[in-house]
Amino acid sequence: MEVNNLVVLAFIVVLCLLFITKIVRLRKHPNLDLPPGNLGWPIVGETFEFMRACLEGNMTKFLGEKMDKYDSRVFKTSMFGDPIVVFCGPAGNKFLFSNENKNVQVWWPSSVRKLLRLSLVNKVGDEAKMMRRLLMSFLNAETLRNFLPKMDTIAQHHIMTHWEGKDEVLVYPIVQLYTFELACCLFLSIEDSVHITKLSSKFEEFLKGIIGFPINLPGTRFHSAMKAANAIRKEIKMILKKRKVDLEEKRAAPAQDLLSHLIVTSDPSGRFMTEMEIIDNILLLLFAGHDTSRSVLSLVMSYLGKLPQVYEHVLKEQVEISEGKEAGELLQWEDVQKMRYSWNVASEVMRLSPPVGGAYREAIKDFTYADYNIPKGWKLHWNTGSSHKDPTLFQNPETFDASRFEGAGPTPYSYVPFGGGPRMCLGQEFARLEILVFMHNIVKRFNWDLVNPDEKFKYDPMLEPLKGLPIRLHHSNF
Ligand code: HEM
Repeated sequence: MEVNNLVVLAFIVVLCLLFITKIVRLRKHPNLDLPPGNLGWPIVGETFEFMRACLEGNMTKFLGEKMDKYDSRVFKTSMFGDPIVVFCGPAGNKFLFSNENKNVQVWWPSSVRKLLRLSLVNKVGDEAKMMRRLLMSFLNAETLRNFLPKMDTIAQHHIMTHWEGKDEVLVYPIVQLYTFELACCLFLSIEDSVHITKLSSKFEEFLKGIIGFPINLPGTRFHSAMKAANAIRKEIKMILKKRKVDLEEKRAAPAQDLLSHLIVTSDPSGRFMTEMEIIDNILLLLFAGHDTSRSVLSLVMSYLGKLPQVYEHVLKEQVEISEGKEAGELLQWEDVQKMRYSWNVASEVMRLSPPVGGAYREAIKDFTYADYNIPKGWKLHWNTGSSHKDPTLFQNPETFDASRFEGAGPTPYSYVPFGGGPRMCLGQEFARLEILVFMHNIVKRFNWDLVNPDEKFKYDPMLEPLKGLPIRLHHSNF
């Protein structure tokens, strides 16, 4: 047997032992009334069933079948080597979101934690609060509004370069160039397209290994992701070193981008992030900040291609905004506030097809939920799939209806594409702006039809079109 195979075997044996110890420890408490469910096979548990649902892009079906089978809105399963309790519906979301630092804390699978080492995803309690506050002081609406004209310039340049003059385009890889360029520019002031393309291909490798078994052996997705993450870190470190000098010599401005902002800003106790914390947080934001949005933009293009009346309504709103401006004038904050219908459309897209399936917490003490005992140390999962299409929360849940978001909108905790509570997505405003700026620019120039109208989307780890979403472009009459 080759050395590599022996190492894999040893690794699997160790994982098996760890899992069995965990289960034995749990079964030592026969009096515990655990939620119903099945822990499945050692290590793999129900991972494959879960992964199949991801590939079908249908988490609602997976969750619905389990809820029906156990007649419960909370059930246990096991994935990637850990027993997990799945909380469903608004009550489950509310419980997990409002119990952060009381009964639960944020938790990510080991692959995510290992790849994003010193970043926010590995911080809990007060440390997380401080770090979130620092990152939020750049990602809030007041700061981001200054970057709107820049976002508009990038969107226009992107469309001129990659869409104009084409009869057919593959949406998914192309919108990634836009969201990644935007993130590179606003976070690191990287504008050179060759540099961006090189970084972007490393990110693709990073992304493919972020959710899965963290086996760091040559040939595994995780190994390639670790290598890619280290290469990206090296790159950010070089930029950071140079930036520090430029800031000292006043060749760079403290407010020019996220990097400068993090170098010059301390938390209220006067503590600055270390260089490694800055690097890992920028890695996190580059990842979180472009991949989710490219998924949403691809979905928006898909829904608008299928729903001409919705497209016409979005176009009308965007044309009215342009008509109120001088020729060539870039988008300003006030313009984006007028894009209400377009944002309702994007919101309805995220209700029907949430780009992120959900996230995780860990029980930090024993507690009860819905009369079941949840033991300390167990992993907990909230999800978008169990509430977004619940007919008791959304009438005719399969029907596209942007008006659901008018007025007060959905009931609390039923619509959760960005999560909730103290660990809610930090980039919601950034995402809103980049999505609306793109919608503004694309509908004014083109309408389109889908080459494969029935093309499916799968979770890998974000929702992505199976064939990249080819579309045929037609110049819009505007
Ligand atoms: C439409 C696009 C996006 C969606 C659907 C989305 C969704 C999510 C979700 C579901 C979570 C987990 C929240 C929880 O566990 O309660 C999350 C966390 C996070 N997101 Fe987003 N996100 C998007 C865009 C962005 C952008 C643009 C950025 C950064 C610029 C970003 C940065 C983050 C960060 C840093 C976290 C971790 C927060 C923490 O652990 O405290 N996201 N996002």
